[in-house]
Amino acid sequence: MSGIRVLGGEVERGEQILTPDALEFVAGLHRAFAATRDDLIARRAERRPLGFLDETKHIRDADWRVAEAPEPLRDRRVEITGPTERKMTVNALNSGAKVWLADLEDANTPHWHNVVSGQVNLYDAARGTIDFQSPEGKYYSLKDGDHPTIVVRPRGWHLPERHIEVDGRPAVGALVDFGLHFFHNAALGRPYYYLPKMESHLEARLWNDVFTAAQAELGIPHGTVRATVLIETIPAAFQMEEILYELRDHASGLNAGRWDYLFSIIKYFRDAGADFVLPDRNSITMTAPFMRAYTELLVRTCHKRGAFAIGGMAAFIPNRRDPEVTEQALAKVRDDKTRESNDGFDGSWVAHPDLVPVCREIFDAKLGDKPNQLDNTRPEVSVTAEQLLDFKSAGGHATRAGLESAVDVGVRYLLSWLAGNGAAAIHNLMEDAATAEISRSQLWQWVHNGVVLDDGTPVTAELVRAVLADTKAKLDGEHLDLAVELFEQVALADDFVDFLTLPAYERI
Ligand SMILES: CC(=O)SCCNC(=O)CCNC(=O)[C@H](O)C(C)(C)COP(=O)(O)OP(=O)(O)OC[C@H]1O[C@@H](n2cnc3c(N)ncnc32)[C@H](O)[C@@H]1OP(=O)(O)O
Ligand SMILES: O=CC(=O)O
Ligand SMILES: [Mg+2]
Repeated sequence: MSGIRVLGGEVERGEQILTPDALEFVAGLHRAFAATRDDLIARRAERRPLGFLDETKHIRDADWRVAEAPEPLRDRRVEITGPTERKMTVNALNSGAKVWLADLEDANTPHWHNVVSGQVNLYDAARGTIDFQSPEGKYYSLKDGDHPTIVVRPRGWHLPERHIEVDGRPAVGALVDFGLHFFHNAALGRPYYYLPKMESHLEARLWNDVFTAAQAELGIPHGTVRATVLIETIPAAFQMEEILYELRDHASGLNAGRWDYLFSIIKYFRDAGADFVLPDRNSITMTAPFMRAYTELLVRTCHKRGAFAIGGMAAFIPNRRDPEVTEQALAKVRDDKTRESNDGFDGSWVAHPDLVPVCREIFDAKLGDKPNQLDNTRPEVSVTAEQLLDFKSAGGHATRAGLESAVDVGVRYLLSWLAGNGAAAIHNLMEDAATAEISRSQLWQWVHNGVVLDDGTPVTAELVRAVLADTKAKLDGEHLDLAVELFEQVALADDFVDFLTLPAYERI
């Protein structure tokens, strides 16, 4: 394998995934597409003025539709998300959901072990052979009957995979995740993906080129791949149609990735002054007018083009040991999914198996005998750039409790992430890379825009450091010093860190 080096340690059954042919395939994708990926990442830093693009108006005005959905993706009323850890893989496949988003992204720490064992688990899951024996003696295997369609979410374009080197540089993480999965499983007929964190239709074109090349290389018919794109950055909100258009032979739909969307807004406008400052994270709901504008535009765009509109994640999770918490979570999720189903979404995400029934019940009631509501085209919806950018419509305040919570949740999440768990239940909420990004970027924005808390206290770096010290004193954990150091860097460093996972990845 000339030019390819595998630098990670041994992982059980890794040799079944990291075969010479599979690595050559990944290296081929990397050699063909890494330079374009680098250019597109560099363009992100330009932060061009936002608006619907003049140069693509002809695409928005033209009459076209995405490819028709294949049978396994026609009914997506309830999608469970979660990392590709072995026990959770079996549990997700037994959850009764229609789709399992197998997450190599927001919910995953890309430890080498997780990267490789995740592929082992996906290999077994695709073949229906996965089982798991827990150390406590419980045996997990697939129940008889239908299982969710597996849709894999590779890492975003920004992350490298330093354990695989191609021609002397780390491979593109997204191409490692996609390439290994596609190589081993595409011939089984369901190479389906979720594409995260894109900022432009040109990034979607790159994915489309990757799919086209990968299919040609393995002799898989063009258009077998299907991709659902997360609209979870503010620039992408202005290019929903163009993104679907670029991927039209391979597009399945769009998803409203609300948590990264909020992070992206903060990141994009981090130094733009008071009009762009967002209040406490927990005070921003999906009914805030600017969030509503985003989901309305997403449903309208999808259904105009024959693509599925998939709702986002309500962060409330049940607790089997606490009925009160569970009751509250179910009520919150019920409200969230009811709004989405009434707005025309075809299905939505849940974070936990105990939330599958409520999501299914709500979409069952809305869909009746139909597998989706693509026919609900919402022609009355018209969303302007001003509405998407009206962040003042969030209402709410920056508060002391919000600041303390941002620090507490951010450090606790980093502790979990460093230990290899990219999703965690913290204070009865699901936290993952996207929600943690909000916590730390929000503090950066408050410090750099002279925000004053509702009790009159100015937000300064010193205040955040003091709260961080108090938080550290209350916590423990193997990686506490590192978690605190990283949090301080990503919340306060003068040069805004693009993604917290970039410096964190350097340290694992
Ligand atoms: C912003 C975004 O990108 S959202 C999408 C990314 N985020 C995610 O995917 C998060 C998915 N959810 C999770 O990871 C988990 O539910 C957590 C971390 C939030 C909570 O996990 P836990 O504290 O282990 O939950 P809990 O103890 O209630 O789990 C009960 C059982 O359900 C299983 N379970 C919980 N969540 C999931 C899931 N998402 N998928 C499969 N199984 C799950 C557990 O494995 C456990 O199984 P067991 O009884 O056989 O041991
Ligand atoms: O990936 C989903 C999100 O909300 O972020
Ligand atoms: Mg996300």
